Amino acid sequence: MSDIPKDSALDSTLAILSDGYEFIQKRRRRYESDIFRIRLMLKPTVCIGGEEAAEVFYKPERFTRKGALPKPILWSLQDEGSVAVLDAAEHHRRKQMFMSMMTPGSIGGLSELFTDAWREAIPGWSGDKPVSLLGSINRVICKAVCTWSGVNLSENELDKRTSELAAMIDGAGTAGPRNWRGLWLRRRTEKWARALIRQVRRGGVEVAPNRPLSIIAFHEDAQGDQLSEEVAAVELLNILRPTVAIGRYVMFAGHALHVHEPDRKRLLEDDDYLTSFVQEVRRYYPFFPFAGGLVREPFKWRSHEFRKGDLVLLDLYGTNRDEAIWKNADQFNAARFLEADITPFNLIPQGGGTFDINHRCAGEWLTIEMLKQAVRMLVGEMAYKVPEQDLAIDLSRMPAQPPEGFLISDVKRSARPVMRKKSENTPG
Ligand code: HEM
Repeated sequence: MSDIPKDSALDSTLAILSDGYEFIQKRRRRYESDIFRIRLMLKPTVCIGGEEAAEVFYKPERFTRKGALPKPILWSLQDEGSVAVLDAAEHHRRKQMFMSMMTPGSIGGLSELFTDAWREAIPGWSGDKPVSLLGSINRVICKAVCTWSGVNLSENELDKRTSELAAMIDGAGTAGPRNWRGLWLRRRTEKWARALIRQVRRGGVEVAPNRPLSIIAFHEDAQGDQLSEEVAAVELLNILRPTVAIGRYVMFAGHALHVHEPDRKRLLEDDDYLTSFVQEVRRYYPFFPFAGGLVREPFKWRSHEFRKGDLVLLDLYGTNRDEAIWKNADQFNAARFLEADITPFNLIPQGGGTFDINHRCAGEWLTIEMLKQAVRMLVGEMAYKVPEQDLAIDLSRMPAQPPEGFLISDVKRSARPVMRKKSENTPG
């Protein structure tokens, strides 16, 4: 038997939809406990949060992601057969494939493509009407990441792929029409990605061997077999889709520049301050509310016996906003990370633990680097106004955003190009 608090609701599924990102955090505060029980779609579920909970959750091989997330979310985000649902040796081998794409040189190459595509796009944002930063930047990132991956797209295809990938991200946190639209478009994108893998394997399309498309198409498992066409397509989308999702952080960076007024000059001149600002954007703004896992090996924590197959949700958002870890956790502080220490378990918007043997996000270094470059562009290479609009971020909408994706107007290119400096957050 366990004596951890139990949520009074018969089933918490509706409460998750209404409390959104704050669901676990609110109850951790209410019960003064980093662990409590709920029923999720009638299934007994344990919610945990905080730094120690993250360490428990990311103990190697303790949890599997397979079967942990409801199907519609899995289909639009994680994908069956993908690295996210593999365990142990199979997972490590596939994860290595992803991490091999994340060298400083490779990330730097993507950042340069991103900058070029952004510069090219600025004149198109300068009409009379305000433009949504989120909507505009998605296309820029999609163009950059496709080129980087070895995928050639016509302008027309670029529009199609951008809207498909953005719809998958937008539909991930809901069970309603946004989710169905994402799933419907996903079928189209998967078909396209499978055809691409097929062409590359047959030699119909030439791709340099160090490009993600080629790395994925020719990756071999421990038995020396290539990935099935379906799984290879899914892994290609596992690069393209989350990179486009960085657009949401770019939108939040724009929001933070406007609302929290960091020292703009210092952002351009002091790389440590820029890194701190970007880390604070990742800590403060909502992205994924929680990570889910099913227990593989029974264990005990805080007097609770976790049995094989139990569903556990780790509070990602609430851990990033945890007062026990972060002073004035609910305030945005651009300089916070000039002082604060980052451990593998306290700043977890993209998961925790280590990259190679845990499920921590493969694209975290890339996200940080692109976000730094985005801030350099917003502050150093663009002049724009922020028109009257609703800037509130509704935490019951998943994924959360200001309603119009952060509108900007009177956009102009400003004179001074801002060069990327080598990041301290990339490996090597
Ligand atoms: C946009 C910002 C991003 C956020 C907020 C984010 C968040 C996450 C989270 C929460 C996980 C799951 C952690 C877990 O299950 O414990 C994850 C996994 C993953 N992410 Fe990201 N991610 C982002 C960007 C990226 C990028 C840019 C890439 C690739 C280019 C990427 C590729 C992956 C992959 C392959 C996994 C599965 C890793 C594994 O299972 O070992 N993500 N991400």
